[in-house]
Amino acid sequence: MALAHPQLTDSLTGLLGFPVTPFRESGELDLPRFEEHLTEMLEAKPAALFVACGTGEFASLTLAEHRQIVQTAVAHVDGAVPVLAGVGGGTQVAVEFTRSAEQGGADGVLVLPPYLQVGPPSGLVEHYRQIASATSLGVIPYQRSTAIFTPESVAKLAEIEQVVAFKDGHGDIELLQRIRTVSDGKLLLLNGMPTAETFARAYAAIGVRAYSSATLAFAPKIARAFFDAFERGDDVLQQTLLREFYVPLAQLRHTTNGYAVALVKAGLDIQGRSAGSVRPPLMDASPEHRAELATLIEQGMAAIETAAVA
Ligand SMILES: O=CCCC(=O)C(=O)O
Repeated sequence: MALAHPQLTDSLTGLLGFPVTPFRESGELDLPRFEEHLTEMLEAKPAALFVACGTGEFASLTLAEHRQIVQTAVAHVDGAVPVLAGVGGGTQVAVEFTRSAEQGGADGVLVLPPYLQVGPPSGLVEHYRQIASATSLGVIPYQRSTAIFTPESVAKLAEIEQVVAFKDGHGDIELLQRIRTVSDGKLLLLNGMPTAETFARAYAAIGVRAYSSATLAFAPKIARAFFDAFERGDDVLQQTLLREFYVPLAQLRHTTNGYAVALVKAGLDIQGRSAGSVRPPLMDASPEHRAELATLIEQGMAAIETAAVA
């Protein structure tokens, strides 16, 4: 039974985890590896897990694969934390994925931007309204790429009962402040930037503290250490981890389209926890970028160990 919306919203106030979707060499889903991956992530105590989202390569999954991922995650996590599923595409496709996620036992859905088409603000609101009306699950619109909202549109989203939060992957702080003001704080806002930790302090300045951590999927100890430092106001450790790990990771991510996901899988593979390759149009990280990432992970872990003995 899916979480009631207030319970779901209450859980979205911490470190949010985004598992990858493991594939075998044959290209098929690797569900046993997916379960191991979920266990590894749960050890870092995320507030919720968002499966089959951007990091989970939603856009390359069939409806049947998506359903398997959701059902496997719901069964494996077994209520330890809420499990939300990425959905998306055009309105009718997103409705199909949403209904399937609900039938698979998800507690909510993160709605990725509509595929390819960009309409007027009223059309964007109608897109999410039709998805929300097809489910009783909590719905979280995700602002990025083809889904950039006006503050007035978000205020309209806030009036839709199933809409429980708003995830921002666009990074315009002034727009987010306007959204927060116009929606009168009625909607929980989430920092959903690709390397969210580099934005954590800026978003906190406008009252947005919960964030999605892609790092939690491949370097959970670093992700947990940064979040705990952020929560207790430990600027020294935050700055150290930004310098030694997160800022160079963001710079590495900007070198190649698709690295927001490919580097996560590379990070897992480097550490002997491979989840296979990414699916096209993404490509795996290059050998030199893998080496750079390995160095960053070592630096991040060293920074944590140094802080622990200080
Ligand atoms: O925080 C960034 C990565 C997680 C995410 O937003 C996604 O996988 O869609």
